[in-house]
This record gives sequence, C-alpha cells and structure tokens, in this order.
Amino acid sequence: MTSRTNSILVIAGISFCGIIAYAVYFDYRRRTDADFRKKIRKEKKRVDKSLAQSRQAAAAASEISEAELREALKLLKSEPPPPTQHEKENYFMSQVAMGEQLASRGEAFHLPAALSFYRALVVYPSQPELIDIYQKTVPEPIVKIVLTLVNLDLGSKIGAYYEVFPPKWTNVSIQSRPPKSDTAGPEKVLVLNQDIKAGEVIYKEHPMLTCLDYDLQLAGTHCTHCLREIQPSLVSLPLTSSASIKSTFCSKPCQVASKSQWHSFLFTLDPPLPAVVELSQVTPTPAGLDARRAAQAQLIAYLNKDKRVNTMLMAKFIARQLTATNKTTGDTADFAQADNGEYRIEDHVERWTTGPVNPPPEEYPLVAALLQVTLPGLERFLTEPSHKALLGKIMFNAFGVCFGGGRDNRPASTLRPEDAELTRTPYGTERQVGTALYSVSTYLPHSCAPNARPSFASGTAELHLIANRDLKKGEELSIAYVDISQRAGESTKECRLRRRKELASGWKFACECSRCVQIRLELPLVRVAPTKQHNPIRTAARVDAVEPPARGEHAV
Ligand SMILES: C[S@+](CC[C@H](N)C(=O)[O-])C[C@H]1O[C@@H](n2cnc3c(N)ncnc32)[C@H](O)[C@@H]1O
Repeated sequence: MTSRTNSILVIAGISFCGIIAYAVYFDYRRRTDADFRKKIRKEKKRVDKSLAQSRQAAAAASEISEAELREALKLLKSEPPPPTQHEKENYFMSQVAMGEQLASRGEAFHLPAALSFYRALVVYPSQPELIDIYQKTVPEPIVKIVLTLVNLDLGSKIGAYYEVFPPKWTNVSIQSRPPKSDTAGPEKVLVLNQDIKAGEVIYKEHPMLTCLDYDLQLAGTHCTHCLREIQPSLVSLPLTSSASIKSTFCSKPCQVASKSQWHSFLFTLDPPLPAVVELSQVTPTPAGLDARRAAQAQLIAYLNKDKRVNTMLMAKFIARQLTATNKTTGDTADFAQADNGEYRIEDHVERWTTGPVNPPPEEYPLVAALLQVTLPGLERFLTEPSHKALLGKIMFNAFGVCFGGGRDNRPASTLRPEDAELTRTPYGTERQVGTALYSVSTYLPHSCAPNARPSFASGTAELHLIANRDLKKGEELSIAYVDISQRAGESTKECRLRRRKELASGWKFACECSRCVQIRLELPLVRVAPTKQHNPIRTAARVDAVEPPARGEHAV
C-alpha cells in the first residue's frame, strides 16, 4: 500500500468509523441536496475548462471517449452493491488500494484506476468529502475521469426521469409546454397517450403521503393511513405509542406502513430507522430519550394548535425519505406504487416547483429540534430556506380527498385567510376528509372547464382520474382545483370572478384556462396603463381589482 493510499484511507477511514451513524444523513443529502448536485455540475464546468487549458491532462482524458465511459458506467451499475456496512467498508478500502496501485502504473491504467476510485466513492457516506480527498491525493487526470463518471450518472438520472415516469399503465406522459408569450401556465403538462371515452378511468394512483383531517383523526372514524372510513364491520386498530398522537387503522398493512414510514420516526421512542440501515449500535441514552419525548410533544402541540396539515405532511415526507429501505416493495398498501419503483419519493418532490409560504417563526426550530434529537446531525440538512421551500412544494401540490362529493361537518380553519391550507379539489377544501400528495396527478393543471376530474371511488385516498368527455390521444389533461360550478343566483361574470379570486389568493396564479380566456374575450375591454412585466403572482394578487394584463389591455 502506497503512502498516498494510506492517507486516503486514514482520512476517509476516520470519517467512516466516526460517522457510521451519519451514513444515512449523508445518503439523504446525496439524494436530496440540490447544492451538492450543483457543486458537481459546477465542478464539471471547472473540469471542462481546465481540461482545455491543460494539454497534458486533456491528452490523458480525451483518449477515453464518452461512449467508453458510458459503457463502463453501465457495467459498474450492474455490479451488486456490498450488502452490509462492514462489507461496504472492506470494499471501500480494497477499491481505494486497487485504484492507487493502478494509478501508479501510468497513463494506460488511468481508466481502471478511476473505476476503482469511483466504486469506492459510490459506497462512501459523504461523496463531497471523498471528492475533496481525491482532489488532494489522486492524480488530476484520474480525478477528472471520476468526476465525469459522477456527472454522467447524474445526467442519466436527471434526463431519464420523464422517459420512464409516469409509468406506462397510467396512459399519460409529462410534456414540456412551449412558453407562451402572452399567457402564464404550468411548464409541464400531462398528456393523454390514448383515446379515452367519457366516464372512463384514465388512471388510478395511490398517494405518496396522506394526512387525515385532525378532527377525524381524533374521532378515530377514518384510517390514518389510507383515509378510509372505518365501518363497524371493519376492525380498527388503534396504534399505541409512547407519544400522544392518536392514530387508527383500517387494516394491518395500513398500520405497518404508517408505523414504518413515519410514525416510529416522528412520534415514538422506538428506533427511528428500520434495522436494515444498521444503526443498532447507536444506543439511546435516557437523556436522549427524554429530549426526543419533549421535542415530539412540542411539535405535536404546535401542529394541534391550528391543525396544520402541511407541516405534518412535511414531517412525514422527511421521515419517509429516511425510512425507505428499498426503491419499491411491490406492496400497494404502503403506497409505494406512486414511486414507480425507479425513483424514490424525494426524486419526485425534488422536481416540483415551490410557492410562497410564510410559516410562523417558531415552526422551523421545532421541526429542526425534533430531527436533531431523533438522529443527531440530521437537522443540518433542513435549513430554514429548505424548510420553506419544502412547505411551499407541499402547499401548492396538495390534493383534497373527498368521498361522495365531500362532507358538511369539517371544522373551519383557525388559520388567517392568507395562511389557509388549500387543497386541489373541485368539491372545496372545506368538504374534504384529508390531504394527499401524488407523484403523477401533481402535474394536472387547473381549468375552469376541466376535461377530467379526481374521484375517490375506492373509498380511500387512491385517486381515480375520470374523463369528463371523450378525449383524444395527445390532449392536455386538466382538473378543477376549486369549485367551478355556477351557483344559484350567480351571474357568469360573478362566478368567473369568484373562481379567479380563489385561484389568485390561494394558488397565486391568474387563470389562463380556455373558459376564462373565452369569457374575457366576450367581456367589454377597458384600457389601463400597461404593466412593466407580466408577473403571474403579482397579477394574481390584484385579480379582484383588475384582470391580468393581455398586451396592455384588461377586461373587467
Ligand atoms: C400542474 S403545475 C405543478 C406541476 C408540478 N407538480 C410542479 O410543482 O412543478 C401547477 C402550477 O401550474 C400553474 N397553473 C396551473 N393551472 C393554471 C392555469 N389554469 N392558469 C395559469 N397557471 C396555471 C400554477 O402556477 C400552478 O401552481
């Protein structure tokens, strides 16, 4: 073993032993940290630039074509990963030693050396850290090949997502809409892959996360996991826990899924992660358990005060990311189906856009404190801005689950109107039983003349997308986010204004659907001073006063 190998192993080895308990956080970061991905992309640019400058290094790297590297990456990906932490460590050390030996044999061995270093990188808990170590200790041309491999891997994951997602059985695909100069609207839309008859189910989708309304959770009338109403004939299984958050389940699979995905992590003193992530060596201390109990109680008190659904969903999302042990279980009861097996929950959510939200200042410290006492170090990965961004994603992608047109007894929200937690539902959030997030349906835009509608015909949070009319292959799909029906005594104009106000204040967009545009064209126009720039959010905030600007003119 050369002295350089020794230094890599010493530096990295210390980290390995010292941070076994952190492995899961680093993996979490690798999967979720946009900064890390940015860093890699930035690094790629730097590498490209310096490659051009350094003829010697360029000669070494350019001899290996991208096709060769892609082929090598494919082979690397087919190698089974070492199954246990112990084997990972041995594998890491042997790959580093092998890489170092190959590197010492000269240019002809640069590629195999880089492959060994890349293998070591894949199993190392903190990739950015190891890349730093490589940059200080491994010959430059080899590091460049390693970084190119990292980039190719990231690139293939990013590019391939919309090729394999949504899965074929959904009959839809996600397409980018060319930006229109005079209208706002979603950048990506769901498009039908085949003709569908009116009334037919386009697809069915299990949610990736749910949150039952708090009053129903307390009443114990609905399943905390799938939101099904618990019939007297069904066995309900109250979940006993060390923390005071009542949950009721309609079946054993729902109970097991809920417990393993988020309940143990957030609201019990049980080990927060499944045994397979091998943190069993971290023995909780009595003081640690007390701290966990106190942090849970504080978060529960905060959630209960205003019955905050989005914060609860965010906490569940964080827990579910960490507790996911494999990409799919094939068991629809844990709603993994929404992940499509290829991508994990965070891969979906990472692609969603966020919107403006203003959580109370005490919220972030409470969530961060809970993470800190549950898995020390984890709080570093939820910064205040990322907390807001995540909450914004949840807020603007949440669906209301309503059975049979909804209920009439939902308690009114105690939140200020500007903080109200809205959900997409044509029946109205005030009629829902709970909130759910979906990886495919989240791409459905709003229309006041929608060609599809969500239904929960199975009596659970499973969303069935139903065609409102005969639809042709290639049509863009839409649903109503709000109640769009014209009420008794309401004029067409009043109905339009009500819808648009609701969309503007709640969803922060000025609706550009065909129905709104059509009515606008039929209404008399008044001239107002043109605005500098079309900003849908700013425009939306003023929608009750004036219509969104269309080439300097507004309709009333
Ligand atoms: C379906 S897209 C969201 C897709 C994806 N989940 C994401 O987060 O990027 C929803 C967003 O598109 C825009 N949008 C939807 N319907 C619209 C409409 N009728 N007019 C204008 N903008 C619309 C709004 O900004 C809304 O928040």
